[in-house]
Amino acid sequence: MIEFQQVTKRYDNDHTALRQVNFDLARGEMAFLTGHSGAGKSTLLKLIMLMERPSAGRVIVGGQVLNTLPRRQIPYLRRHIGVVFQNHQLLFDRTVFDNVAMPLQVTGVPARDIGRRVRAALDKVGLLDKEKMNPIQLSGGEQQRVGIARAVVNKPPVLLADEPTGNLDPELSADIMHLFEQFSQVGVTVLIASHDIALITNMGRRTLTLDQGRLVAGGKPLSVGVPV
Ligand SMILES: Nc1ncnc2c1ncn2[C@@H]1O[C@H](COP(=O)(O)OP(=O)(O)OP(=O)(O)O)[C@@H](O)[C@H]1O
Repeated sequence: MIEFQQVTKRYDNDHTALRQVNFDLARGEMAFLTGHSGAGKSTLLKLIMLMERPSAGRVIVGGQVLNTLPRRQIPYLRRHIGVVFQNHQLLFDRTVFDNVAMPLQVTGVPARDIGRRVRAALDKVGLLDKEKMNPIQLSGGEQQRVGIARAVVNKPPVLLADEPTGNLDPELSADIMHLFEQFSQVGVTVLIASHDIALITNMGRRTLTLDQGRLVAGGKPLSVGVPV
């Protein structure tokens, strides 16, 4: 579902943020992306969202080679990729319902479908009873759940998260991870950038590790077979 073939990203200031990165994430796979600060994690996510283009190599999402995707098709691609941020970027002058409805409104989903779809997303994250509240009235963990509901309301096949548990305590972080697991179980490909080594270790998932822009571990899927 997400494939990097020999991907290098050099920024305009000549800084090389990614070097010949190769990996392939299957449909429904859930993986972590880790590495020191400045290792290139956010750059890798930006290439998947087409916020940046590779300097060399190919990025393929859902069978589509992104390198040559015309600019006018970028909004269409982004509809297929849900993104969760550390600071969740919610609007505090709107209700929970309105925050989750936003991606549907901008893509022109008919008003009669919006209510049903927003409530389905809020139900998945356990916040059905909070739709009329303002995000400011919610705890940090609940706010992050609103961010996740907003990311999945379009039913994207790919879900990216950049430090989604950065501000949460270990218990809430584990809850958020279980939510991501549930999405992967229904076929969503989930890639989570995180510094939280304890959390990543606990989850026991495939982990892509970047070091100075090089993928030094996790490029190959975890072997699930019996060791020989
Ligand atoms: N737009 C840009 N122009 C020039 N250099 C950039 C740009 N964006 C990122 N970089 C550089 O590329 C390198 C990788 O940055 P990136 O944000 O991908 O790292 P990261 O692993 O996500 O770091 P962190 O964990 O601190 O968020 C860093 O040295 C950064 O300074």
